[in-house]
Amino acid sequence: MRTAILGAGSLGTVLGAFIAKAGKQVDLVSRNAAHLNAMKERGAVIKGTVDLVVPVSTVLTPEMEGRYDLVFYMAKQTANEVALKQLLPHLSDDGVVVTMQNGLPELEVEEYIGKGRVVGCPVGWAAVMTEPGVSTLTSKLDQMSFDIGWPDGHVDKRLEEIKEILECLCTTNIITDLMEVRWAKLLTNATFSGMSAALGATFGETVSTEENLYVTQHVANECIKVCHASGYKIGKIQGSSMEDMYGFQDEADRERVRPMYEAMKPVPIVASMLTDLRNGKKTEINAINGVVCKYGRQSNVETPFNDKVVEIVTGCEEGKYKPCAENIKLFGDLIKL
Ligand SMILES: NC(=O)C1=CN([C@@H]2O[C@H](COP(=O)(O)OP(=O)(O)OC[C@H]3O[C@@H](n4cnc5c(N)ncnc54)[C@H](OP(=O)(O)O)[C@@H]3O)[C@@H](O)[C@H]2O)C=CC1
Ligand SMILES: CC(C)(CO)C(=O)C(=O)O
Repeated sequence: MRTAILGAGSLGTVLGAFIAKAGKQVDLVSRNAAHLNAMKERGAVIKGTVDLVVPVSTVLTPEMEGRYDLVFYMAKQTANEVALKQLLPHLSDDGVVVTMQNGLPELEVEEYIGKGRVVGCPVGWAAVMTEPGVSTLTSKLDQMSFDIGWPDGHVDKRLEEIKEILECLCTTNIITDLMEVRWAKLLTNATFSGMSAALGATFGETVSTEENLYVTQHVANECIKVCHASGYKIGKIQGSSMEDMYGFQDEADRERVRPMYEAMKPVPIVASMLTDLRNGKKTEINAINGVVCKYGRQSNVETPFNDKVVEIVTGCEEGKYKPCAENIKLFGDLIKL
């Protein structure tokens, strides 16, 4: 099975290094020539919770040759149009693309690749590319996992084959409720990553003042309402119901879930969207909070808090705002304390 990782950056370099270390064929494909050249010279360097240097096979996207049977797709969602059009001639007739991005990427990727060819894989770990050729893994290997599933929930031999390769890195679960898991992860990304990017904040700081907490809670609650109105359910993450943790009915009920949000206070991580803003890059905001707004419009659920998060983060991309704590004031009259 000829395999590629398309968009081998922070996450993809880690996965590629572990597949190569297990002695299996994999090409690490990227548009980032400096990153690929560094890996050609000294191998993929993985730091952080592990310390590894692994020789890997690298390919610049326009130089892809032949056809792949399996492609782990790890470019940001902002790259979809370009990357997937580049990939299509290099995917074998029964080739499969595994979407490992945040958001709800399967439906959009199917538009380019075709229905029945896209397996979803929400990623339960984190990494950051710290210099060309180097990815720093911030999660511990024994706490990491992949979930893989077809959007329609069927289980087949293909999933077993993909699981065997992903297990070169970490535990991989075959799931039959992909969209529920996707919405559960979208809920945490829209809430804490969206607010982290809008406020230039750590996840902990998104709930550190009464105003921040109020807005963060309403971003989450809108996502839950939109999910239901769109005919989906919110699944569990590591055994916990995200909906029970974060959903509320009214102001009194909002107090009931306060401790679940406040449990985030010590968490020092920042959203990858905030890192993108700090590096002057476009973010995946339209694929995260923007997706909540889009599904909200389709199902007649108003999403003023998520709309505002999208507006602020887009404003930061355009230089109109800076990601900073004062942006909480931009929520204006939405905050009713
Ligand atoms: N990083 C994390 O901890 C987590 C990330 N995710 C999700 O996983 C996905 C990938 O994230 P991450 O690894 O951080 O992203 P990165 O930006 O680090 O890696 C993506 C790589 O794809 C490259 N790329 C862009 N366009 C193309 C193209 N046309 N062809 C080939 N390569 C291309 C980029 O090049 P260039 O460097 O030039 O931009 C970059 O090196 C995102 O959807 C993210 O939300 C999910 C969980 C955790
Ligand atoms: C949860 C986190 C921070 C892991 O990197 C993430 O998925 C993101 O913000 O993109």
